[in-house]
Amino acid sequence: MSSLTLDAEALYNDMLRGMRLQLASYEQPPRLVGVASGGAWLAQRLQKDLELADEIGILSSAMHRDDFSQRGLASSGQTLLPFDVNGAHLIVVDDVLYTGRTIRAVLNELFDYGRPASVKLVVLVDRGGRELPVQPDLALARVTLPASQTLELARAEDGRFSFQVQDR
Ligand SMILES: O=P(O)(O)OC[C@H]1O[C@H](OP(=O)(O)OP(=O)(O)O)[C@H](O)[C@@H]1O
Ligand SMILES: O=c1cc[nH]c(=O)[nH]1
Repeated sequence: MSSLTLDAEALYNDMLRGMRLQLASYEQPPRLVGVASGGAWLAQRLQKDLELADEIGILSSAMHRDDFSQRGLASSGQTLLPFDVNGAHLIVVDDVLYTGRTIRAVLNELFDYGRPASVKLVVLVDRGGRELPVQPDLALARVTLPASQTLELARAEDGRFSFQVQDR
């Protein structure tokens, strides 16, 4: 395992600035929806730091993954949408975007609950390698890694975090 020369907290501060700009473009404040589990953790922190009154939602990819047979339900968390998604403006938040398959799965999950007015995607790191036509509206960093490695968000108890590169 090694640490990447990505200053995660500096990226997060850039994310806060980017989110403030995104939020200013809406007439009504959009709802944040985090992808379990890293994206949900991030969305929770954004909600607090941006002082957004509304509770966040959480989307699990579990029920719609195309690799469900290998992964099962174990690490994909649970969907929790404490508001009506019909007609809502949503910002889906995730930590890392890679193949795009998780985002495809959580969009399917989301649309099981209703028909939002709009959905944007904000990620901390885009590591390229897309296998589906999924692109973020906001990504704070782009990194290139060999397919043999994963980029993991490591969360500390004090709420701070870092990125670690691991061999698969
Ligand atoms: O674009 P993809 O290739 O689908 O990969 C990106 C997803 O992988 C990670 O989630 P993971 O399912 O590993 O769960 P975690 O957030 O609990 O680490 C990450 O948080 C993204 O959601
Ligand atoms: O590198 C990767 C790829 C998928 N998901 C991650 O969290 N990291």
